Amino acid sequence: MLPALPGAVVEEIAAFGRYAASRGWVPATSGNFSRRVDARHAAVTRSGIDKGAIAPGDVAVIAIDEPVPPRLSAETPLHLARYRSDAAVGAVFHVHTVAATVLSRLYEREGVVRTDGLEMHKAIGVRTHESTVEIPIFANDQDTFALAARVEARLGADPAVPGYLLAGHGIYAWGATAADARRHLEGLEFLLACHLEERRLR
Ligand SMILES: CSC[C@@H](O)[C@@H](O)C(=O)COP(=O)(O)O
Ligand SMILES: [Zn+2]
Repeated sequence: MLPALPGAVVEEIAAFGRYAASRGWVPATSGNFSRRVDARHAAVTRSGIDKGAIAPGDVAVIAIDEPVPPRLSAETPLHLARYRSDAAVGAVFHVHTVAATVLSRLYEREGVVRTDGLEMHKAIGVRTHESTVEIPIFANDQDTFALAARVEARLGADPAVPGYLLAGHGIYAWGATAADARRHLEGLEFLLACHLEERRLR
């Protein structure tokens, strides 16, 4: 039996969706969001809905270890894989930003986007601006089960950065809570926006 979907979880997901839409991060129904409900279950957005106007019926509870039911986000395997790999992950947010989409194409061959010397590194858990951050990039794949396996194999047990890019696609970020996942996503997006702007000015 699946647990009931807590109203507070729907509201956290819907609130993040409204915020992401206000920043232009979820155009044309893109993006998907999830929140851990308990050790074995997560709430995930349904496929194809407007992520800026999420209603209670647009979110469903599913078992982390069982097959993905129909009509859920096409990228549900990427979310569930994060919950399976790390019991401390409580929320996973995916959005389509311009900086993530452009830089992931420019650096796909290197497999990372590097930023260095930025105070914003501290938003993703790095102690000082005197550091280099490597944001992983994975080739995009419509087979999101195979993609999830590749992502988790490379991230390993303790990823240095709480997020990754899918080439030509967008960005994933996670955290222990919805607030942590949002902070990590905002921090990573800021780093990418700075990198893109610096490249433009060069
Ligand atoms: C609308 S194009 C984007 C989608 O193909 C996908 O990448 C996405 O982010 C949303 O998929 P969804 O199945 O609605 O969760
Ligand atoms: Zn996507």
